[in-house]
Amino acid sequence: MLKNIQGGYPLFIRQRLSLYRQIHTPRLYDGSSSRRKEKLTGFLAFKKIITSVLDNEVEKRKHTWKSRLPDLQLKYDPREIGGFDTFGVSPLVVQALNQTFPEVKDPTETQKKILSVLGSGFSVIAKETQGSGKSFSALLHALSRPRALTYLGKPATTTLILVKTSSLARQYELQLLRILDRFDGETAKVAQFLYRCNDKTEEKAQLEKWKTLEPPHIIVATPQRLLDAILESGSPNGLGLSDLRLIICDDAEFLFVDGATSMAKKKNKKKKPAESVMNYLLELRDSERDPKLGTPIRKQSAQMAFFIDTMSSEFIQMLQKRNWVNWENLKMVGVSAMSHEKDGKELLLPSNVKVSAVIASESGDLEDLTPFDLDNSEELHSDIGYLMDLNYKKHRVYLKSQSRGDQEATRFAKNELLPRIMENLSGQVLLLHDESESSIKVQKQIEAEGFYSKIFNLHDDFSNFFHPGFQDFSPENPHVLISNVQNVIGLTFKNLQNIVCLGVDTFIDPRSLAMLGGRFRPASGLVKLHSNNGSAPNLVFVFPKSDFGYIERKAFERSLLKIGGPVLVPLTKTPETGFDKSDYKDFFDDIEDTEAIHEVY
Ligand SMILES: Nc1ncnc2c1ncn2[C@@H]1O[C@H](COP(=O)(O)OP(=O)(O)OP(=O)(O)O)[C@@H](O)[C@H]1O
Repeated sequence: MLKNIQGGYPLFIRQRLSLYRQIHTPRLYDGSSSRRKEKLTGFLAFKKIITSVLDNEVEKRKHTWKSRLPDLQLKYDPREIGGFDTFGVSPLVVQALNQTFPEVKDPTETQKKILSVLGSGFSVIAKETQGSGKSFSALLHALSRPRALTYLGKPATTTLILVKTSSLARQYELQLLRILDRFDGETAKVAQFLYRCNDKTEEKAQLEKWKTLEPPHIIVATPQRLLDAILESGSPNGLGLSDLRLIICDDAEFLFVDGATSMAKKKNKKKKPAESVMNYLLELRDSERDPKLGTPIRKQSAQMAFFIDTMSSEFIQMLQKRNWVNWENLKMVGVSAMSHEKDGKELLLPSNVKVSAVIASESGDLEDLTPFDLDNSEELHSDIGYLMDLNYKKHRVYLKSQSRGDQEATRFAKNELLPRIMENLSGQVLLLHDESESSIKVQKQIEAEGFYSKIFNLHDDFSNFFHPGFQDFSPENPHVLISNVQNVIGLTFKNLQNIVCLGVDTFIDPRSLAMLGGRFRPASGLVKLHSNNGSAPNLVFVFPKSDFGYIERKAFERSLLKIGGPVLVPLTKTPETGFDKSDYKDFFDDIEDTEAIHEVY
């Protein structure tokens, strides 16, 4: 029966699966209907069976893929001491780099490893800490590669860099253009960019450039925008991507794997755009024919680079099922960290980040959230928690659709909450709201309270917005940078010391939470490993009391646990009132402790 898992689920699992689909999250937790409880307990039993089956599969596969990795001889030795050119970056690129990024002198250990593998012609899966210089190594390597040529000897696009958000594509653009500024000639021949812009004419201009000029050496794109452009181009190879020599997938797990668990993924059959891009590129490569003879042209497969932050089993499974990587040619970077990591463990929050959570009541009281017992590792594997992970996002969307989640600007307009939070933080602040809120509304609110602010946009470079110890605020030197949380995940802000997240939906899942914690950088933009120099940065969440029920609290607790269990640091020094810890515990225990569950187990 277990073997049958590949070819389709056995009947009892299919029946359970359909039962699971009938469960509607928001109603799941009201605890009022015994029938719903029955469904829930049935599902939990099913979940235990299916998880053990999947775990077995994953365990088996983990052994096979690791043992399949060959021992490859590298052309460059990552242990060498030396500048970027020691690891295959072209002297011309190093020269331009010295002029444009004088602070970037020597490669980091991560960069040495990535550059050595890519420079030796191998594919790479690199799992390294945030801020270790992965993206920058991608840029430098891509610039240093020789141009790819088509079958007929014409210049072709050599490298595709796929990124998860427009703001990240724009960050690549700003960095590349700065380096290219030192080269003669048209920069568009070297690099072009495809991402969603607020201004449609800018999007059109991006495409126009592509159509009218020869193919760029490097293309940086978000997957959906690239797919749209391919469709718009009107012919299969309209964008000339059939000769790519290198495909770099930055934050590959965001690109290919849902934040949700494998079960939710199975339910949601829709392909992620990045997956469609990869399938398209493979087909394109294999389908090209000699224009005269009509015979297929045999092409070398492109080198692949996946930059990831967790080695989840889903990611490995996904890669194994697809035909994208030549496993004989693949090298792992950061693997040692993986070997002792529990399978599927989320990205960890940097240890020096102080996390605070403040509850804001309608009457204007600010209280510190009651700390969780985060040494309770059993919680991570609790069944009800597992269900929470599956359904939490849906639950929030449902609440928003019922307009029970008021918009945060409206909530925080009351009682001057923000000034009172800000007075606990010294220096500038990155103020984040969720997607349903508008930055303009938040800005109006905080400017009315006397703060100078700027709204994040794709056009400007905000990497140097923050300055250490800065107090003398003015319209030119604003106190606050306002943004939608999705825009800034993945970006580098030098000298960032404070992030304030408004509202429950600014934490989406553990991975985004850990990535937010990874935005704090010193002046170099790189994370200094094992260094606690300077004051600890603050990551502050502000939750309106009326929108922070037991389910939200549980989701936050689980997210914190998954990112390493940071202890909540009090901000207001006023303890939370009206929270009954044992009622909270009973609420979830009640669901889990039903007889039906014990019967099945
Ligand atoms: N070798 C270096 N020396 C000094 N600064 C560097 C070096 N490499 C990169 N930087 C700077 O550090 C910043 C972060 O680098 P990069 O974006 O490559 O890191 P990352 O590991 O990809 O980060 P993230 O995890 O946020 O994606 C960049 O803005 C760059 O200016």
